[in-house]
Amino acid sequence: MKTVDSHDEILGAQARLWSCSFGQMISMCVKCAVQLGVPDAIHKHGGGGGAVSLTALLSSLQIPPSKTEPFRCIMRILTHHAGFFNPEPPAAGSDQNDDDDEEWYSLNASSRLLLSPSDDKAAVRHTPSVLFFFHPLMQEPWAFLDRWLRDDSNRTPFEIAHGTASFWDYLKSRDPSGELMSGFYECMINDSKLVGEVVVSRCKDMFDGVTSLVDVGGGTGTMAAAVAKAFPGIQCTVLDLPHVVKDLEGEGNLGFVGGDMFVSIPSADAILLKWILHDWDEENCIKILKVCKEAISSPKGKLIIIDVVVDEKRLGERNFGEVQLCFDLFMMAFVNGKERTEKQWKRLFSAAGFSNYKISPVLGLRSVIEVFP
Ligand SMILES: C[S@@+](CC[C@H](N)C(=O)[O-])C[C@H]1O[C@@H](n2cnc3c(N)ncnc32)[C@H](O)[C@@H]1O
Ligand SMILES: COc1cc(-c2oc3cc(O)cc(O)c3c(=O)c2O)cc(OC)c1OC
Repeated sequence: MKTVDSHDEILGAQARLWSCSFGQMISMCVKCAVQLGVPDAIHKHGGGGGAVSLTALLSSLQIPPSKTEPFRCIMRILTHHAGFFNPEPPAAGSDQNDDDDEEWYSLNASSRLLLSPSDDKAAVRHTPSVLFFFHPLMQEPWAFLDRWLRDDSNRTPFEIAHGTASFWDYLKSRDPSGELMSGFYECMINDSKLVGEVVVSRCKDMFDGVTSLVDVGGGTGTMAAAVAKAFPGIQCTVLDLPHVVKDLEGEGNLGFVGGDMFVSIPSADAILLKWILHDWDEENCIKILKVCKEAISSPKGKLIIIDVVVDEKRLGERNFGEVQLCFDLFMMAFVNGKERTEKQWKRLFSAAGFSNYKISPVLGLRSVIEVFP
């Protein structure tokens, strides 16, 4: 067995170690760009092709001359390493582009997600998710991974860090300002805007013959509202914990009900579970799935799950594989949940008495899973 590595192998290993150690620095640069409003400034001042020079950006953000170099450094990391901005200058021949030393930045799909919430209610923004993710209450649990692994109980790092019963209990009764609760539901709303649009356009057939749908754990109703709008013939109900839906009012074919999905779910042709089962361990998932099965009113009814299906073969892939692995740990660390492979999903469905399922990988790193009684 080889015990000595070559100098090149050690130098490569050292670079990998540094790259991992610097991961947090890169995410802090993303947070800083959001806090400074860099994407908004590029959006506002971008000339031809949407490009803004470093000089114009410094002036628009009122960064003092003494901080030109640190700001340039952060912009370079975000552009060349993290891929948040495109480095292209304006088109050749443009009178904006006569300084060869100038650096230029334009928005791309990733940085457009980081624009401030807009008047256009349909616009998808991840700005609140970034700020929520970096909230100290969400960051502190990561310092407890070693304590968590040595602790022979089912307490999560979130519970160890904050000495509370669960993430859901914290949102309900340990968050007096409501800051964590509103940050969390803003994340869910923004995600559901995108997922709602994709599902109603790519999965139309899935709603054929469906006259009623309950979105279980549907939060503040963004996903159900997308279904209700696209399919006026479907009566949509959002079931969530009473404190989540207490001030929400339905309209037309959309309604809200407070309740507990472990106890009872209103009957419907289709039951939707978006980003629910990855919050729970096997025992709790089987409980939820059994209550869902009871609630499906017609033999032709179905359960629609929107969640990750981990593909073991793609785990090494940048973005999808890597993000699936990180979400797996994230769910374990915050809510005692996990992301599942197809084999693990299949086991859950059969333990809860479902007969068949169909996976459609139409949502990036997540899938739509139809499950039949
Ligand atoms: C990760 S969020 C998903 C929200 C929404 N489905 C979405 O994807 O935007 C999980 C949701 O489950 C709800 N929830 C947690 N425990 C519940 C329970 N026992 N009964 C009903 N809803 C519950 C939470 O309040 C929260 O809205
Ligand atoms: C890391 O970036 C994001 C995180 C979340 C997110 O999603 C969750 C989903 C759950 O089922 C339970 C949870 O506790 C959470 C979170 O705490 C949480 O932060 C959501 C995002 O956008 C919708 C994120 O941005 C990409």
